[in-house]
Amino acid sequence: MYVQRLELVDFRSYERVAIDLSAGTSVLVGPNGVGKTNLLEALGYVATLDSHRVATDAPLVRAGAAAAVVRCLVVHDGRELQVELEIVPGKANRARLGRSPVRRARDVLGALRMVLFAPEDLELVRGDPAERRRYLDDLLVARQPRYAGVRADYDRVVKQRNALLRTSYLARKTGGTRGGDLSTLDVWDAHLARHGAELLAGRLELTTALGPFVAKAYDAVAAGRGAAGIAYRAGVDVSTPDRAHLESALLEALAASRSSEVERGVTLTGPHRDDLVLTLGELPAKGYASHGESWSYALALRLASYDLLRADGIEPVLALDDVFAELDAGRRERLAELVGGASQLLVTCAVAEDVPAALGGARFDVAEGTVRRAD
Ligand SMILES: Nc1ncnc2c1ncn2[C@@H]1O[C@H](COP(=O)(O)OP(=O)(O)OP(=O)(O)O)[C@@H](O)[C@H]1O
Repeated sequence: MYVQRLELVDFRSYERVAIDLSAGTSVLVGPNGVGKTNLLEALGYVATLDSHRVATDAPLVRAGAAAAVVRCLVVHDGRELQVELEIVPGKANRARLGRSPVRRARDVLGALRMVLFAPEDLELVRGDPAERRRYLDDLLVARQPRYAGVRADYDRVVKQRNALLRTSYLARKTGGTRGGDLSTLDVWDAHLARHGAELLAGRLELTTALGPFVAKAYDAVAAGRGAAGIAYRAGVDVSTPDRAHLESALLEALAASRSSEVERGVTLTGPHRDDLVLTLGELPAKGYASHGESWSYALALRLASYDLLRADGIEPVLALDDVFAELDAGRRERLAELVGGASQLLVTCAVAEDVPAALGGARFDVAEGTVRRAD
């Protein structure tokens, strides 16, 4: 799979830009702040309907504009497919696949598969569990787009259950009589357990499949300094990871935590509280790993995603934002060897000499609002 053309209208710093890309390596070169990452972010948005940098859509739209459009032509198995997204902050995105509008934006998921490594990924190792849950869920969706629906259903149930608990909590606090009715909580428990079990089963299966790829990628990136391991930490018993068992484990846990949930007015049980524990040797990576180790770990997590998708038979686009400047010469060469065979590799850098010559490929010069092929 590769992106043949990317067009942006009012996306981030770009009023209007079009870039023709090809399979193999493309290096995007330009000084700091000219808009290199914005290009990768736009592609990442098409692949995940999410930005790797911001939680809301408003910053993605060029200052002063009302909406942004990202259009890309993806070639997969020799077939071309155009994906178009219109991003209107505060509203649902409008999307088209080929010439046809799609009912929901999430119907475009799967049209472009991409793995993006960016400096923000250090948070995968150092940040809150939410970062690692998002990493797992994004990969789950990249492997099987139907999980976008599972995730959305689960999030909706948690939100509505929280609203119910919160209303009752506030009613009790203010001594009111309205809004304290929790009679529908059992129904929400059943929904939470059903959708939660599906999400949990997906994450557990993914963690098992991903583990060897993470260990291998870390070993390659960090050259044998410690072994990386991942483990899923759930709030319920997951020793039998089939859906029926997980659903009853979640129901049991919800029953056990009912009184504290009612008391605190929030849902304390379910996969939205879980974590992916990262270890280096015997120690947790979070809180113990050095900056270099954390950085290598984050890169290994993305390379592992890439390798797992390839093992599934999907050749995703691989994008590395500002990676090579962080590495010494030996590691640059090793990384170039690891990723050089990607069906499409997009690399950004401020200094072209930081990218190993062995990667070859086309060079694009990025300046304020423009992108030009250099050769
Ligand atoms: N919504 C927006 N409207 C207008 N300009 C924006 C918007 N969002 C970001 N920018 C501008 O885009 C630029 C940042 O672009 P980007 O992050 O792609 O830079 P970069 O080339 O990757 O830089 P670096 O090499 O420092 O990582 C900044 O100048 C910022 O002001």
